[in-house]
Amino acid sequence: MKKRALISVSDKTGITSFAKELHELGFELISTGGTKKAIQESGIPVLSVSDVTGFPEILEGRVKTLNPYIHGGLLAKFDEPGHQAQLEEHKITPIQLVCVNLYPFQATIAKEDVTVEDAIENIDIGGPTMLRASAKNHQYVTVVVDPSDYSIVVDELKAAGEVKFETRRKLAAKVFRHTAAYDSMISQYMSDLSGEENPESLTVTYELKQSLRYGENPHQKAAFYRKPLGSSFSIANATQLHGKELSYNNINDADAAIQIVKEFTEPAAVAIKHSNPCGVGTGEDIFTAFTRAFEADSVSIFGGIVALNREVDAGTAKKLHEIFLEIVIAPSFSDEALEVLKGKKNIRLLTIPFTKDDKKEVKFTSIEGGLLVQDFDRYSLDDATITIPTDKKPTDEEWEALKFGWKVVKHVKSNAIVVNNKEMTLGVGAGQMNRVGSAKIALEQAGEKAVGAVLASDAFFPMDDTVEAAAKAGVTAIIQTGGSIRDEDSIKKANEYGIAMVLTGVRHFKH
Ligand SMILES: NC(=O)c1ncn([C@@H]2O[C@H](COP(=O)(O)O)[C@@H](O)[C@H]2O)c1NC=O
Repeated sequence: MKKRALISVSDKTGITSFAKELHELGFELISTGGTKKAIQESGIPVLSVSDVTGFPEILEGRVKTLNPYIHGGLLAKFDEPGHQAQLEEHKITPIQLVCVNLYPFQATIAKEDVTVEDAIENIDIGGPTMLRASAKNHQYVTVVVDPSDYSIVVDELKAAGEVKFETRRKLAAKVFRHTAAYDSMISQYMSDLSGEENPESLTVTYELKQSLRYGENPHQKAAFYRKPLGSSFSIANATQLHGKELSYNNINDADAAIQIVKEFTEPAAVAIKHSNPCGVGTGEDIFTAFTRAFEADSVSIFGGIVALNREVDAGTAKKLHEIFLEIVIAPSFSDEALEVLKGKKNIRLLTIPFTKDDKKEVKFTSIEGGLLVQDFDRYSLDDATITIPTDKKPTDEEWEALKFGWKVVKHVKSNAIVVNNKEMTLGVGAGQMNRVGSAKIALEQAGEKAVGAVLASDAFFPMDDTVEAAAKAGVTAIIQTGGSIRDEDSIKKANEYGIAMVLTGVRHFKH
């Protein structure tokens, strides 16, 4: 008896040549409306699903293949006498091969002017039902959801007259990944519509962007997945112009650099080492901004990652070229700049679109046995309720510096202290177990330059010791959250030294 193949695809890429091969391999083809038309137009004989079911497509295509003549043919165990008898009794013909891809739900909701009605209409029902049925029955049925697999199926059919069991199982697993991801997109869309905050189960879908050679260390396996329809202003959307493949640590550090450079509208440059900023600079042009980021810590920047928020010009490229950097990220590079930087074989040059992107995304942190989920920390000083409890108030210049410091300290691992002026960091204390420890590191790094500089702390001072250390180093203004039961001690100390202290009321822990 002739074998049957059912073809019903939205994405018709490669479908007519696949259908032709199947026809030549002796399959009888059955198909839904649009697919049948496409196949028929290329001169290949094909039955319509309604010929098989004896029932027309109804409800504007909402019901086409949802029928026992189809699903009986997909779900029967072909070598089970009981199943065989039932197929014969009900005159159901078995289907050995299924090729289905789904209504483009993701592409539909990606459209700016998409309506809910449009989105709902693009939820495929019959397609996933056929895919899941045939994937469940892969012992007997070959199921193809991805056009890039058509050739594997054809090759195996040509070679051995059948598709190997291992291949059928792989294709079935792919189908279940595909339908799970598809449903996950729908569930996210629907949860957003209904404003679900913490759904009882979390279904997310990410697509493979890159297999990585290893993770944080060579003995850890790793891969980089990208959120479909995620933020475009991100490392996940970078274009690599030059250099070796990105590593796990590169991607993580590049993300940290991008998050900081996003804080600035004026020309800014950020240098990252081990996901903390070692230098941040701003200026009237990108050359000046980078020069300051470099001078902020001209030692640690070596082997670092630099993100700049303006096109890299030839002058900046020459300066970047002088040091060993792993990655440079920018909105663009001038031709001359590219020529200069491409002189280094290994430096990775990336561009990303520096356009504001308000897509709501959540941050996942995996722990053994679980997952922590939170919003990204997008809180800015503009949202904060500021108080200035000290006798001295910040001067305009100090204010500028305090705002700069607050933008940076938010992205430094806690306990975080940044010492800076209005255009560059001078010292960064990151990830210490006590706050004064971070302050000492930052102040020591700033050295003489701490005189007249400001200090930012990502959270409140539990004691007045940080104020004291800052004052002794020459700091003239401080920004911190406030909220300690001992705030009064810190305020008193600031007053004693004539320091202005701004309280934001909001902290920026980063763990
Ligand atoms: N409702 C059904 O019975 C049904 N059966 C198949 N489909 C989908 O219809 C699409 C193909 O339609 P056409 O061949 O008419 O272009 C495929 O994406 C397939 O997944 C259906 N549509 C949606 O649910």
